[in-house]
Amino acid sequence: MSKILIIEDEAAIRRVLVKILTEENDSYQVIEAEDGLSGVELIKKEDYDLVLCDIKMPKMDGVEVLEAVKKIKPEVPIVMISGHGDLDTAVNTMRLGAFDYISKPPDLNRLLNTVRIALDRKELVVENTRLKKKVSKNYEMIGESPAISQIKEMIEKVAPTEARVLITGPNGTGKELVAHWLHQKSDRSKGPMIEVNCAAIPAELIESELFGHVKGAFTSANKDRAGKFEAANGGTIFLDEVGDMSLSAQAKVLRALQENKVQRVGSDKDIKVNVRIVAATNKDLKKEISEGNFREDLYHRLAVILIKVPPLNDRREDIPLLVDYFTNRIASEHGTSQKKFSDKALKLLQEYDWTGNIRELRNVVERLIILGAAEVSENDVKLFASK
Ligand SMILES: Nc1ncnc2c1ncn2[C@@H]1O[C@H](COP(=O)(O)OP(=O)(O)OP(=O)(O)O)[C@@H](O)[C@H]1O
Repeated sequence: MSKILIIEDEAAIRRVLVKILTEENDSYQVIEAEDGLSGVELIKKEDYDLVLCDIKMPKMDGVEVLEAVKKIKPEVPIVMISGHGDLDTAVNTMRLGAFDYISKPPDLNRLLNTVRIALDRKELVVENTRLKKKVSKNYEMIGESPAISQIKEMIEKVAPTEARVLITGPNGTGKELVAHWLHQKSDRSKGPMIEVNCAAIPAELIESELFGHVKGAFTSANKDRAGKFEAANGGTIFLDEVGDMSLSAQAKVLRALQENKVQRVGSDKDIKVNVRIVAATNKDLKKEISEGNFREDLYHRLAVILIKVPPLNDRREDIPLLVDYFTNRIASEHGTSQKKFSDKALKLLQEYDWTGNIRELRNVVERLIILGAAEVSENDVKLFASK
């Protein structure tokens, strides 16, 4: 069902519009307002999928309605209806954010087409906002400890630059989260963020994964395939567990960094790429360099900015906030009501040895929610939180 509001002072035009729209599609629910003021009042109270709005009206004209709606519900598309003599105004309303305009008397095809396109676009905008909310909800960075605050500040400063960033820290401390925000807060956020877990890909496949291959480059290469660098063009590539990459892949990554070019495996044709690299590792890369497992020149290229994510043990003050956050999320995932943790239970969790891992804290919270009492007690923590 699409709710369409017509704001028009001329009853005859309203009648025509209602007739055209309702006859066109059963799922159009058409509501009428006879002046701008009552139209805006309706929009404040109800959600509409589309507004058709006359320009010349007493009390509040169409341009004023448009400006008001852009402030209160910017996602609602507005199609202006222009009469003789206000065509220029109609064209100008597009600059103020009107979706389109139609002229009086309304041309049937043009009207229906515009309505259809505007409704489709509205659906897309809403879906997009919903997805974005969902994604950023998954990526919330909880914590007010000096360590996390410093990381957040660093992200704000570094993200909008093109600088390469190396994120280090133990497993499950939030390195991927940092990488996500570096991308989101950069000018590249409209482009793709492509993640490659270098530890999860067998050494003999990593080059083809990163740079692609041409047909026949190796036995199973039965067609040309683009690699992750090409896929990340215009965006960010996140090389997770970069310390686990083979030396030969490292050499190729270095070249991609130096020359902004890649070659698919089996081809000598250069492909230009415009990619920002963010890398992460839980390894001590300096040690890997001294042992000959990691190229020093690559290290210096990757670690223009270094962000160290500290283990949870070094920011215990964030634990109650994290427990609260996970409790909320788990309750909504399970569709159950939210449990509380007693102060003593929280204190005990704060004293645990977390070896750095936030993922583990989440699992423990989930276990306690399932197994613990209505208010999770210190005793529940003693019984169920042990690893
Ligand atoms: N500050 C935080 N606030 C909320 N959730 C967090 C925070 N840090 C990490 N998490 C969550 O903990 C989990 C592990 O984080 P993430 O995957 O970013 O860690 P990682 O260091 O990249 O891990 P790995 O080294 O294993 O790849 C994720 O579900 C993430 O959303």
